[in-house]
Amino acid sequence: MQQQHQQHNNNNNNKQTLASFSSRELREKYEIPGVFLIENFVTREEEREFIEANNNNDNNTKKKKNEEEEGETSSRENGEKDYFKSGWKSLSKRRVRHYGKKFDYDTRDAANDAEEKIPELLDVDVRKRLEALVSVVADAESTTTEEKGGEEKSSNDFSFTRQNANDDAWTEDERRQISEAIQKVIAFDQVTVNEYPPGCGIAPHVDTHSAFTGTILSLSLGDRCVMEFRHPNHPNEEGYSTSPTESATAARRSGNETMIFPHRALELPRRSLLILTDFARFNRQHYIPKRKSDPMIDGTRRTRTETRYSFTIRQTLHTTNDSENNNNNNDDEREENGGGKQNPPRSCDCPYPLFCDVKDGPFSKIISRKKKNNLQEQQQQQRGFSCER
Ligand SMILES: O=C(O)CCC(=O)C(=O)O
Ligand SMILES: [Fe+2]
Repeated sequence: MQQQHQQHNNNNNNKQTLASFSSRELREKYEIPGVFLIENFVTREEEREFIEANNNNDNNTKKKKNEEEEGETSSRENGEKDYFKSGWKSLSKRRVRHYGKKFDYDTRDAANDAEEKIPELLDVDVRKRLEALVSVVADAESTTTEEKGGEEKSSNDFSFTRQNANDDAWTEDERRQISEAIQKVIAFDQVTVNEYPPGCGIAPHVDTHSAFTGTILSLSLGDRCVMEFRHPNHPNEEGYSTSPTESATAARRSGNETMIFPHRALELPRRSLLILTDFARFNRQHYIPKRKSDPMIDGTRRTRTETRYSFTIRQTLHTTNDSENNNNNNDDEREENGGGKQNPPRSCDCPYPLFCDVKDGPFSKIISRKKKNNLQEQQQQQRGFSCER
């Protein structure tokens, strides 16, 4: 297995060693601007290896943290205890761990405080696959199927061609969007791993505009899930749990849906890569409802049985203590003064003010942090976004 990986990493022609990427019938069913889903982004073996690489890191981190930070756990809030022992942080019923840059849940920002290095396997493989995706998209753009022969033909494993007559291949415009989106995150320096036991979810949020570039990636491993997207003013009457079927129906009914949709759901298969860019990244909240089972597009329900791991892959824009404090791990200071490190001026050139913390949008951080935390807690309790077993 190790050897296979070595080969994989040494192989200059990424395409030869990659799983196939294919598209889904996304356009008709979901039509979420700025959402792209790449199925089979990693192989089954890589899925297992990524999960292992992440979990195996526990031992190293535990040792390092114990050596470096002995005695510090007592001053941290309860939920963070195991984080400082093992690299994981408990948030309600879900666990998270951050690589590259630490993620601060108070400010929803990435700090320069280096947390743990991104595991090499993940770092190398994901970058290779992203590069391959870009080249597949470029190939599809510049070469017709007829032109591809012999050796080149093998790259068709990764083409975005659908099997049936109703052509679902990415359009030229979509390929361009995918390519541009990947360029915005190809130099990623922050990875957050979320571990969701069955029944757990994540509350509605927009990844902070000023903290990360215009593309957020999420790799789903271990289990699939249904992710929902919404405008906060348009919850559905069931309390934010529109099924994919309902979303699709609502989308079809609405005449003006292409750019403004209130609420949609999207199934994320395991081993798929979700690309959130532009409208979907900046202008709609995404979340995973806590529930025991998910409504499927065919009207059935699927019980959640497995633990899902998501790897959120992001490229930071700038970080809280940008220059000289690279090794400053003292986030007790942050907690004491309410998240109070002075942030450098922020910038965001998105055209979507709604959630933009730089443009002081109505759903950005205009509420004081404390109030916002209380509000979020209340909302989570009301809607039960933590876990259901
Ligand atoms: O679990 C996921 O796919 C999404 C995670 C997420 O939204 C985040 O880490 O910001
Ligand atoms: Fe997110």
